[in-house]
Amino acid sequence: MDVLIIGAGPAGLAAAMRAAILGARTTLVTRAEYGGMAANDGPVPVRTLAHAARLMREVRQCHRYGIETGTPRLDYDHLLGRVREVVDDVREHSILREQLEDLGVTVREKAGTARFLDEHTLETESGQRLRADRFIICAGGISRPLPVPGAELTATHSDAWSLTQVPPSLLVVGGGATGVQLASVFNAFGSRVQLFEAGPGILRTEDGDVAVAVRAALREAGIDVREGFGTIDSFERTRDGVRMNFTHAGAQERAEAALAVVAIGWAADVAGLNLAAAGVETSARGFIAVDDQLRTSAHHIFAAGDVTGRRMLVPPAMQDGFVAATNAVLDTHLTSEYSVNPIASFTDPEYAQVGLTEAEARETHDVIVAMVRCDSATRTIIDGRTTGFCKLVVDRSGTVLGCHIVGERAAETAQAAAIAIAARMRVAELARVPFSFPTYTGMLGRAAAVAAHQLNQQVGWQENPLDGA
Ligand SMILES: Cc1cc2nc3c(=O)[nH]c(=O)nc-3n(C[C@H](O)[C@H](O)[C@H](O)COP(=O)(O)OP(=O)(O)OC[C@H]3O[C@@H](n4cnc5c(N)ncnc54)[C@H](O)[C@@H]3O)c2cc1C
Ligand SMILES: NC(=O)c1ccc[n+]([C@@H]2O[C@H](COP(=O)([O-])OP(=O)(O)OC[C@H]3O[C@@H](n4cnc5c(N)ncnc54)[C@H](O)[C@@H]3O)[C@@H](O)[C@H]2O)c1
Repeated sequence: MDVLIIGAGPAGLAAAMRAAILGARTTLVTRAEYGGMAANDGPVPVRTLAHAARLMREVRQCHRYGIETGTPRLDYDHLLGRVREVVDDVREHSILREQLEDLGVTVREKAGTARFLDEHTLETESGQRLRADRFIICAGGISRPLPVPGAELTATHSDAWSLTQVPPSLLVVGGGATGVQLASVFNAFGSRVQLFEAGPGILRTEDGDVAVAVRAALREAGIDVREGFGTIDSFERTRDGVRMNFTHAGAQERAEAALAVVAIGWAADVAGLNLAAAGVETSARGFIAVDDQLRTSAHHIFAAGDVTGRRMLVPPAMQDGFVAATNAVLDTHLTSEYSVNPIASFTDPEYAQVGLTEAEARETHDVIVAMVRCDSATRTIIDGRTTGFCKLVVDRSGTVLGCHIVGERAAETAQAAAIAIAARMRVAELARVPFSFPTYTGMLGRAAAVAAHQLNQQVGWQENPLDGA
């Protein structure tokens, strides 16, 4: 059987690997560089910028520990060189290239945009015609454009790679994961940042306490966070950059900056695919419509990852790729469900989540909540990182439902909570896990002990821990 996969991001790589392991003759075709948006334009390069921002934070607090360094100065051009180095290294070493080639997958990169000619034929922009029995569309997404006059004067996160210097001022539109990360990173680099969120609050998919704490930290760091700011009317060019005209409570207002970046969400990258020729339908939101087995409206064509608009993250994209390839090659009926889905974001402070938010949990469960604050834990005090908390949401029966963290190393601590939730551990069992002292993850053990105590459950010596964190 010939299987053709469109898009070499996480979904496409996982699908190609699975199809080849199952014995299909597998071709992976992608527009530009191998690795997709994830490796070339999303988490990997953005995380590299975030690491630079973290290093600047570290340098700024050196004096508290008796180390004199002076004010850190960023050479943005040099940083972009480091970003390119990291991206190349990741592409070459950490995203399955060698394994795919060993399995005999044909990788056609830099092929330009591929489009369907009919149900079984694809043509690439570079002029190759490829036929297959089964297709898996893993084309990912693009930044959703703002439908207002002057939108062409705005940038997206991708434009960060072509800036020659840090903009002195930045206007970020959209307070989701992308917008908040850009605001935090460029603020650390010295830009004067205004963050505009149209909804009532930033980070609407996070636990309420997380959104409140991150908002407070961003403001404390000097970012002007405007929530429920109204509606954007237009953008226009100014002598030094761009002006955003908007209406708020019936009044005209405006904001100016050297650069405006739009991060108002993600749309499917399907415009060039000529889906109609293959009989593939899209949903009202413009994503490829799939059933829970990732089959599209065309029986022999599957879709996986961001292009389906389900969970737009790397691990679910890879899971989707695996499921779609299995069903495509073996005609099985595996479903792709994301039961435990840890998510983290690399702002200052970091935030992370796994499982249900408190509000979600209260809709269906009788819950208790335990919170340990970073200013009351030993490791965070040692490191001078006392902003934030670790919060556990627990069903009264003792089942851990969710964990929400703000603060240093939040992403790693959430990972330990994810293991507990995936293993269906009771909160008292989690509290009995020995955590080394003093660690960031120890805060999770302590929150578990607090929760177990509220539920009158015995946890042994950890019950009244000196600290454990
Ligand atoms: C700024 C940012 C930061 C993020 N940070 C994180 C994070 O920290 N953790 C996390 O889990 N997720 C993160 N995400 C989300 C994550 O990057 C995506 O969920 C993931 O990349 C989706 O993988 P994918 O394989 O579906 O698509 P992509 O990675 O988008 O890959 C799709 C590929 O298909 C190619 N393609 C599209 N159309 C065609 C065509 N017609 N012909 C040929 N090729 C085509 C594209 O060029 C692209 O290379 C972030 C996203 C952004 C924007
Ligand atoms: N884990 C990570 O670190 C990470 C980072 C970036 C993106 N991602 C993933 O990528 C996807 C896209 O993220 P995103 O942040 O681009 O989108 P998003 O949909 O998560 O957030 C967009 C935000 O923009 C706001 N908005 C919409 N229209 C607006 C307007 N006209 N003016 C001002 N604000 C407006 C929305 O209310 C929302 O808060 C998400 O699903 C996310 O999971 C993850």
